[in-house]
Order: sequence, then C-alpha cells, then structure tokens
Amino acid sequence: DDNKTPDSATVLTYCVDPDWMPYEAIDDGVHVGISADYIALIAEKTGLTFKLIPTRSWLETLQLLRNGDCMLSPMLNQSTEREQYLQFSDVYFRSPNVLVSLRQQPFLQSMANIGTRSLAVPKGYRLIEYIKRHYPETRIHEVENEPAGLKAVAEGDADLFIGSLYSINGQIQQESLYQLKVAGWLELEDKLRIGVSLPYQALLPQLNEALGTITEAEHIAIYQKWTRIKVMDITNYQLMWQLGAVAIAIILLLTAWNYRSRYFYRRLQEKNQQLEHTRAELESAIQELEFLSTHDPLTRLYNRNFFDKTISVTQQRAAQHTQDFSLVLIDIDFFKQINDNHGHITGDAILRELAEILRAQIREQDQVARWGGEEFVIFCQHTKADVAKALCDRIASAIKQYNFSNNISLSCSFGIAEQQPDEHLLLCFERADKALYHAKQAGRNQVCLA
Ligand SMILES: Nc1nc2c(ncn2[C@@H]2O[C@H](COP(=O)(O)OP(=O)(O)OP(=O)(O)O)[C@@H](O)[C@H]2O)c(=O)[nH]1
Repeated sequence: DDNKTPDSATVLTYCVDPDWMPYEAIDDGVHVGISADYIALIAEKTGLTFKLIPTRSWLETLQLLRNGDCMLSPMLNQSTEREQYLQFSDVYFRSPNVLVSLRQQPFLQSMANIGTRSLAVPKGYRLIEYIKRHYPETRIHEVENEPAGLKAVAEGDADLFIGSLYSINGQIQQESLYQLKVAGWLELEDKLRIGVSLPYQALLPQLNEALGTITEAEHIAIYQKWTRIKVMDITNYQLMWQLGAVAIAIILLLTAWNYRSRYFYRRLQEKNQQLEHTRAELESAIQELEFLSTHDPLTRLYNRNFFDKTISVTQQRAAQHTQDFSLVLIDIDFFKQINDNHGHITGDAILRELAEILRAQIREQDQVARWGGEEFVIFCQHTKADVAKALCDRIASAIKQYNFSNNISLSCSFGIAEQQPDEHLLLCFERADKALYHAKQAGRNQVCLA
C-alpha cells in the first residue's frame, strides 16, 4: 500500500508505552488502559482495524514510530522534537503534571521552587525537553519509566519525580508508596493526542473525525473506569497544622475574651448590686435623718424643731387669714417620782404610751409634739379655747383609763391659750405656759385656761 491511504481492509499498527497505567500499558501482550478503550471506540466508529506491536519501553516505542514500524501511538504529548517524525491529532485527553516527593519534603508548589533538588524523569518523555528549555539548571535524573521514577524518590535516589497525575496516583496506590506525596503542580499539563508517523499522516482527518464524534459521556465513562482509584492524599499537612493552630489560637482567644467579658460583666453586676444596696441604705439613712430632724426618736411624735417651723408658717398664714388657733401644753405630774421608783426604762415606756394616747385623741387638724422631757404641746388650728378644753378633758380621761406599764397610774396638767387677734405665737405660748403653771399650782391633774 504505497500511498498509505487507509481503508477498512488496512490493519493499522500501533505502539504504546508498555508501562504507563492508567493511560496505557501492555499486560501479557495485551494493550490495556485508557488509550486501549479509545482505540476500541475509534475502531468501532471508523471500522478501522488496529494491531498492537508490543514494545518493552517507551524509548523503543518512539524508535518504532520514528522508523515507521509503528503507524501510530494512541496517547502522547506533542513536542517539537516529536514533530520531526510524528503528526498529531486533536487533544482528546488532558491531565495535570505533578511533582512527587517524600512526605517530609516541603510543599514546593511549582517547578520554580525546586532549586537544586534532583528530578527523576522517564526516558523519552517530552518533559525532559520541556525542563531543559524552561529550567536549564535542574539536575535531571533519567529513569526507565514512571514506576522506576517513583521508586527512585521513595528510596532517596532522586529528590523529586515529575509525571502525570493519574498514573502517579495509580502507582502510589498499587505499590503502597505512601511515603510519597504530591509536592506541587506543573504549569504544563498533559494534552494527549494520537501521534501518527509522518508517512501515514493521511490517517489523521479520519482519526480526528472519529475523536470528534466521541461523546462527553463516553469520555467520562473511560476516565472513570481507569481513574476510579482512591484519591491520593495530597493534603498539605504543614499548612493544615498551621491553619489548625491559627484556628485553635483564635478559638482560645475568643474563649478567653468571652470568659473575661463574662467575668467583668459579673463584677459589674456585683458592683451594681453593691451600689444599689448602698443607695438603698443611704436613702433609708436620709429618710431616717429627715424623720429625726422633725421627730422625737423616743415617742416618734413631732419634735420641737418641726413644731417651731410649722407653727411659724401656720402663724403667717393665720395672720393673713385671721385664722384663730389654740395651744395646749401638757406636762406629766410627778414624773420624776416615776423615774425614781420604776427606773428610767419604765419612764421611757410611759412617755411612749402617753404619746400613743395623744396621737389617738387629737383631731385631724391638730398637731402634737414632744416639747421637752415630759412636756407635750398640741397646736389646734381653727380651734377656740372651749373646744381645746374639751380635747384636754378627753385626753385626761383617756389617761385615767389607760393601763400603763407597771400598772402606774398617771395624771397630767394642761395649760390652754387661745390666740388673741394678731397675737404672736410666742406670746400665745407664754400664756399657755402660764396656764400650765397655774394648773400645777392648783394641785395638778387639771386643765387651766389662760
Ligand atoms: N425616763 C425619762 N425621764 C425623763 C425624760 N426626760 C425628762 N425626764 C425626767 O422627767 C422628770 C421631770 O421632773 P420634774 O421637772 O421635776 O417634774 P415632775 O417630777 O414631773 O413634777 P411636776 O412636773 O412638778 O409634776 C425628771 O426626773 C427628768 O429626768 C426622758 O426622756 N425619759
């Protein structure tokens, strides 16, 4: 067949990489892997017949392609060097190229960071071409194939291996090379095509057409069939630990912050409670003080201070409205004897009991105060002397009936003064005092009118 034009009768010979799973390999003389499935698909779609020429290495495959002993190779990258003897189809399969190192190596990210590390690359791979062009400083350590490259890294003969993600993944799983990890990605990805030996390039349009009719579902089915292996652990542990540490630090900080806030909140609440307590105490102290400033602590009646103030205000009002009032002075008879005979404590009790009687007997408009030791004063507004007298009689009889402490019987003397027109309170008081004096003089236990 001189013009090399393919027809359905032609058997197309091809060579593959014998050791590049899952892309392709030769297993007991049979072509297996991704490219085997694509060859089968293309055969089905075109009616062409393909025949594998087995080889022992990728280099041998390239050799057979170069001298035309193989018409094509179904899955390889295009490169300048290869273009000298191959024509390439459209890309039909892509996969990233990755760097592999021992686990303890740092994460390198890309070729740019490999520095002086030695790099294992399979012989004949166009990656060698690529690295020599872009990273001429790199120390390249050529190996037979991908498994040999991975082994070199695992055993420390090379620092890094470079290859195709899916095949590396598969081999790490298969060989249990778990001391290896992916240490970076290459900017270069595998764009896999069919390479046709130049004398047979007329095959290409038909092959491209066949590739073009492969559906997405068919692509995915093949991809999944051969890459359905556990995803290699490509975790960057160092970064993970760092992130973890940062996260823990943040959590601890937040917890500490929260704890401190709560602590301060509690302290604040305590302080507030103390403050509230102190405020309440202060308020009651103020109330007590206010009370004491106008009241007698023993009898809880008004004291002289209140009486002075209130009466002077009332006096002014009385002067304006010519309101009349009466003053009643009350003095306990022989109180000294009570103290002497029964003691001061009983004397105090008697004073409180008398105060109780006075409070009970006075009318709403009256105001009673303890004037001094055993002396009381009642200020009776709008009250004439005769009405004040009636009040005194009522008080005297209440005292008589009252059951005092220690069964003490008690009497009081009363002095009443009715305000004269325009009379000053003090003068009125003096007259009441005089009346009281008369009551005492007249034998006590009686009411005297000024
Ligand atoms: N227990 C007690 N005694 C008081 C208080 N204030 C004054 N006294 C006593 O009241 C007595 C008043 O005595 P005097 O002024 O001599 O008058 P009296 O004994 O009541 O006799 P006459 O007023 O003349 O009937 C004194 O012994 C005071 O010590 C007090 O708050 N409590």
